Amino acid sequence: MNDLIIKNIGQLLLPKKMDRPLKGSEMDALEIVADGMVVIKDSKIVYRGKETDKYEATETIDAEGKVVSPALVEAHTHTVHGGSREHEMALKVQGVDYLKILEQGGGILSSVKSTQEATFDELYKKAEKNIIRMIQHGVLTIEAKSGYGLDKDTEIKQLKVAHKLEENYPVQMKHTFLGPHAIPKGRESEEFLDEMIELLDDVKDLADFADIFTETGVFSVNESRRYMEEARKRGFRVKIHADEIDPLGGLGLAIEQDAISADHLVASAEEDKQALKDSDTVAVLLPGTTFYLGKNEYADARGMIGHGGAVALATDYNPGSNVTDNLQLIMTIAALKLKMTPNEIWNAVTVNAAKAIDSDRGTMEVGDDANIVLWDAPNHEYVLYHYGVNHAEKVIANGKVVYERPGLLN
Ligand SMILES: N=CN[C@@H](CCC(=O)O)C(=O)O
Ligand SMILES: [Zn+2]
Repeated sequence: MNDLIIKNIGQLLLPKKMDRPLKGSEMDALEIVADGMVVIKDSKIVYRGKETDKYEATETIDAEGKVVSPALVEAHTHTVHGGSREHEMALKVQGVDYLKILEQGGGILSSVKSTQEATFDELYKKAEKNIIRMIQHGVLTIEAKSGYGLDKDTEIKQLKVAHKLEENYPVQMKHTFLGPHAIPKGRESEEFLDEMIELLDDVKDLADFADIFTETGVFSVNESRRYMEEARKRGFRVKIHADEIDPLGGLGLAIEQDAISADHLVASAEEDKQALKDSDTVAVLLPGTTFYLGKNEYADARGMIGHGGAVALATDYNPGSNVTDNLQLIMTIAALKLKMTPNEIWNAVTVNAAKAIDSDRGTMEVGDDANIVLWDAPNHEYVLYHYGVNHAEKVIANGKVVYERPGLLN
């Protein structure tokens, strides 16, 4: 006997499973089954497709004609950190530049101080709230970065918090060491980078990826290349915060170093965007950050997809440049500001986001773990269209309903 049937699905979204990310025009193809059904047994999908009466199960969910998709994949977060930086919002509104705040010891460096001072339990309790909100918004796979430690103990503390969250919540987490996220005051970049390279050996068992912030006033392209080469020698796949504000050439470096993803890419050079096509590096675009920093120039998603590149979307949840756990909101910003189509957007938050963090999630093939969301929406476009609210009605992790949208109290 099967465990669960989801029947009467108005639209069943089936992103294509491949051994590489979807690229270029492939991103606009999304199989949508009308009158669909999903059957689950022992936490795995045993059938998905047109509704049929061939299956029975001990439990049935009537989707009432709504949308069902794979659970979303969140490919870029800084979810474990101490403190908060709401005071920076006023500075930003007055026109104070993001990198200027950092240069003056605020921004990332202020979160570093709060994270160094926080205990493991304090960090855990704070990040736990984010993880719960992400699950409630339909996300069951989450990448989490360190990078608010800049010293051995705090970086390790951050990574361990993310591992503990993964033990206690029904999420798959991917772990990223981002030691070179900023340069502590009074330190010299090359010498600090050496220290972070040494730390790679200490975090080998705690991190899947090694990441770096390549930006004016932070790490140069040459320094980033040295770090990436050292990380790769030690067996890490690399990631990069590239061309977020200034066009330093981070995307080109990512492709050269076979990075699993290059993230931000607001200011990337035309030739680098064109080169994405011949690589499997996923361009992880974070339009919520552009919005939250109050900028008008967004990443050129159309150009990257047009040139045959692979694009994913993520929140970039962090305490400074984008403070939201709601990936659905990012889907709307991607439609309005990146001009991505609904099909591209759904692929960008499922299969392609999974490829950006080496996850096997983001699809609903027979044999896949049953990580599924029932959306309170009549069609897949509606989720982007009605924005700023949570459309997730039921979230199913490994075949079990782990979140159900509550009704009003009587
Ligand atoms: N840009 C660098 N790092 C983060 C922001 C971190 C922060 O402001 O605390 C990002 O991806 O946007
Ligand atoms: Zn980031």
